[in-house]
Amino acid sequence: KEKVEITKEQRTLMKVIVDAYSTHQIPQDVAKKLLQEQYSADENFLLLTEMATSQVQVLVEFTKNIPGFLSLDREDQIALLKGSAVEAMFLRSAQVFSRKMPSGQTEVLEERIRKSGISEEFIIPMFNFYKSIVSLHMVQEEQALLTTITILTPDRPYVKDQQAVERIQETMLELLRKLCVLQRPQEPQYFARLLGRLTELRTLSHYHAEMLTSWRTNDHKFTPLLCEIWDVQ
Ligand SMILES: O=C(NC1CCCCC1)[C@H](C1CCCCC1)n1c(-c2ccc(-c3nnn[nH]3)cc2)nc2ccccc21
Repeated sequence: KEKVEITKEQRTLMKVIVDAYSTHQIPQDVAKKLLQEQYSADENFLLLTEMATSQVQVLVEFTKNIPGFLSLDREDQIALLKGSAVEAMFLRSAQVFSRKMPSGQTEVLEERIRKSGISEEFIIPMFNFYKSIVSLHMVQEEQALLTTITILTPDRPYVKDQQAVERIQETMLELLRKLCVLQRPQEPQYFARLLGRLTELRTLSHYHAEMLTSWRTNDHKFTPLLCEIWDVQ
């Protein structure tokens, strides 16, 4: 039986990542807004672009706290942010959806999202992903590390020094692996299941451009930051 233990430096690394992850949260809570009232498709699209814009800003701040990220080539830092922004948004959305809420509220939230203006064909894969995240019952450490591992994906477009990214990602993968073994000794496959979600996440993100253009809204307006990061308009 493998004796797994977290080293002192891994504990420090964990604390830095989790502190940064919980500090850099979206200022206002979109779930609360959605539960308060029903919005039109146009209002929902505007809400989405506002939330996504502030989430990108939060993502940039978060990556600055990932040990080693700022020592990467500057252009590679941009390539990693650009390459992971959509995945990070869906991952954060899934985490918002999987939050414990008073009974019946998750169903209301689900209904509001289904009716928000997203075109039908994307609702299914999106909720399949959200439900697969809900079923993992991830703790905060796992959520923070999974987002970090997503950002540090070496084979994003235009990344020059992939080895440098791989080295940092491997540190995070090893830490997550140990956490999973310690957290779920009775579920040896749990770490593999977590990483499997990243594959689902990448597939969902392939639909993203189509999802955006097929929103039932008259005016697909984006902020300059989203035009940059989402390759739209
Ligand atoms: O605001 C949101 N997500 C933010 C969460 C925090 C990080 C930044 C994004 C949207 C809501 C916008 C208003 C209408 C309802 C959905 N959202 C989504 C969602 C829906 C469609 C697309 C999309 N992308 N391209 N086309 N549609 C993206 C995300 N899933 C959610 C699950 C739980 C809570 C909110 C959720």
